[in-house]
Amino acid sequence: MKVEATRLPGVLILTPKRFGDHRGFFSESWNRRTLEAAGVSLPEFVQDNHSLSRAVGTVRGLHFQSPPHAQGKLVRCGRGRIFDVAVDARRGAPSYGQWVGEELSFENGRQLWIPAGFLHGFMTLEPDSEIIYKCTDHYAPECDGGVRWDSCGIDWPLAGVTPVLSEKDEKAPAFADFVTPFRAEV
Ligand SMILES: Cc1cn([C@H]2C[C@H](O)[C@@H](COP(=O)(O)OP(=O)(O)O[C@H]3O[C@@H](C)C(=O)[C@@H](O)[C@H]3O)O2)c(=O)[nH]c1=O
Repeated sequence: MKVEATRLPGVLILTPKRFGDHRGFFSESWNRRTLEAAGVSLPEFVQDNHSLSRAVGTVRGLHFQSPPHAQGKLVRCGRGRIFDVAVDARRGAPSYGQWVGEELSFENGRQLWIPAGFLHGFMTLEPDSEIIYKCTDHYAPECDGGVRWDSCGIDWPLAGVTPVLSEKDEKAPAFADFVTPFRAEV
């Protein structure tokens, strides 16, 4: 298991080992013990999600759940390729409003760990891209929130492509108008 830091505190890139042979590969996509041996302890996961986006340039996000149902998410790409993004939404944090974006693909097997307190979203870079992610809290629609994908200064790939968005994401407030429910721990 390779563990890499990003420029946002607590946001990590995890790359599980793949054992390749003439059939393909085998990989433990999640193993708490292996990760702890690498020095990383993540909260307990209670829900796994799986989504498929048909068109290239589909954008889902930027999403969060408010406390008491804030979610940390461990995201990977089961098919295709995505640009996965975390935005620090913890008011008072030195990196408040800053973002990181990483390419996750079936090929590279990388995973992005996004702790609670960060917005999450992604853009698909190949047709029929699937993401699979583990969450540290259950879905709580009453705590569901979003911020406009294009309001955080994110350097999205595929400039010029009109993104495919849900109606909810079209109507999300801009980051500048968003009152975050998250605070930096002091
Ligand atoms: C997120 C979620 C949605 N749903 C339902 C609600 C709705 O009818 C349908 C589609 O929901 P959405 O449009 O919110 O799906 P989507 O836009 O894919 O939302 C997801 O986006 C990514 C970026 C995230 O980080 C996730 O946490 C989640 O917010 O699925 C659940 O039943 N459970 C869930 O956990």
